[in-house]
Amino acid sequence: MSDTVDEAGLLDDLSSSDIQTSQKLKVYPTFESMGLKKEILQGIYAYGFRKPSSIQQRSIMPIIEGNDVIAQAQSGTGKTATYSIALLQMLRCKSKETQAIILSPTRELATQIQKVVQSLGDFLSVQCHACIGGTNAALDIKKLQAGQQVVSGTPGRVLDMIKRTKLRTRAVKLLILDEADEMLQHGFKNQIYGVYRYLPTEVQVAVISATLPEEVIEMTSKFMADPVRILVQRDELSLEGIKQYYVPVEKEHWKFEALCDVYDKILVKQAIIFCNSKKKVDWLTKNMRDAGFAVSCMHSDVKQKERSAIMKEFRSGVSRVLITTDIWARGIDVQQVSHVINYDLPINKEQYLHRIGRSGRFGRQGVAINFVRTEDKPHMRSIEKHYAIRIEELPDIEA
Ligand SMILES: Nc1ncnc2c1ncn2[C@@H]1O[C@H](COP(=O)(O)OP(=O)(O)OP(=O)(O)O)[C@@H](O)[C@H]1O
Repeated sequence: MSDTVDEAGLLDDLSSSDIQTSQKLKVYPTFESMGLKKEILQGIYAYGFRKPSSIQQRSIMPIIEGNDVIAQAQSGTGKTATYSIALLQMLRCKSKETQAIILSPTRELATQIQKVVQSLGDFLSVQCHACIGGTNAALDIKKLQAGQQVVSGTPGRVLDMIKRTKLRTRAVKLLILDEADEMLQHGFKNQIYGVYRYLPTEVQVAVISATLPEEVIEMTSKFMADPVRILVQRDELSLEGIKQYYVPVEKEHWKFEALCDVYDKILVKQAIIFCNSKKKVDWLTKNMRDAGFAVSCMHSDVKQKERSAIMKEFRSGVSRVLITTDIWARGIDVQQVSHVINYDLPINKEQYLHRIGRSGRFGRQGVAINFVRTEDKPHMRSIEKHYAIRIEELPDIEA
């Protein structure tokens, strides 16, 4: 269920002038004006949405109309519901065959997407399955055999299920690549091409992300024909609601003390602390706990059962500070996250935007604090330049 804090403000912020489209696209001001099935409208309102966000106003209909689509919008502005609503409208509900596949880079994100599709499609009684690694494959097979109209999964497991003919693809008409740049640039490329090869030739593809570097857009020509493009200028990608600061720490070993100093302030709501390696996450977690601070931790070496439990605790607010890697950088939506701390500055510029975008969801306020060693300063400046932003030195800690 979404609350609507600052919703109007956000929608005003993202005016059409910030968005570049490949052709004159119609803007649909309301969900009703899209001519959606009444069960979908019921699902949308029951979920707490009242008005479509800017990306929803522009991208839902081109997908429904059968176009390949490249859709970019700032983090936390409702891209998941954009393609979920479109695919629900496209479903033939009488058929139990899989008609849409959504691929995303992490198990947690695939599960989150599955829940959004399931909730928005509640009044259609849609069956959507999360097909993710680290879970019992036999159970996956059983679920798939029961008939899943939509599958949201990580590329490896989905490809595996397709190869074993447990996930049948003949009725798939829509393939969604969420966080497409992450998947096409980092490790999943072959699996994605693998999945694509098993789909009907006329399959429609939608590529979604807050960041879509030119080289990724070029790659999409392999599986998209003349797509509708909805793109955002680089200097419009950073959200105004997220205040960005840095703490000069000179050397690595100063960071820990700096973190202890800000801990009380970040506890006000919820915080994510990003490190650049699993080893650092473990080290920092241990040291924070030894110093008497309550923190959770998560990375890809943590067993799946524990990962799920940690997510559950964090989503419910039982745990409030999570130390993690870039596994958490993309797509995860926990509206109460108010602070993001980059204990290590991310190496990749796109990742910076995704990390800080874990706060400031759908128009909420957020604070990003970067711990910056002297040697990191030039990198921070290049991030500022790239996105035309200013990262100020943290004056006094904001709550
Ligand atoms: N029309 C709407 N009205 C109110 N809330 C909405 C609307 N659309 C989406 N939201 C809420 O906004 C939040 C962010 O949405 P979502 O996770 O889809 O963002 P995103 O654009 O995919 O972000 P990211 O780039 O981080 O993946 C969610 O909590 C979602 O429920």
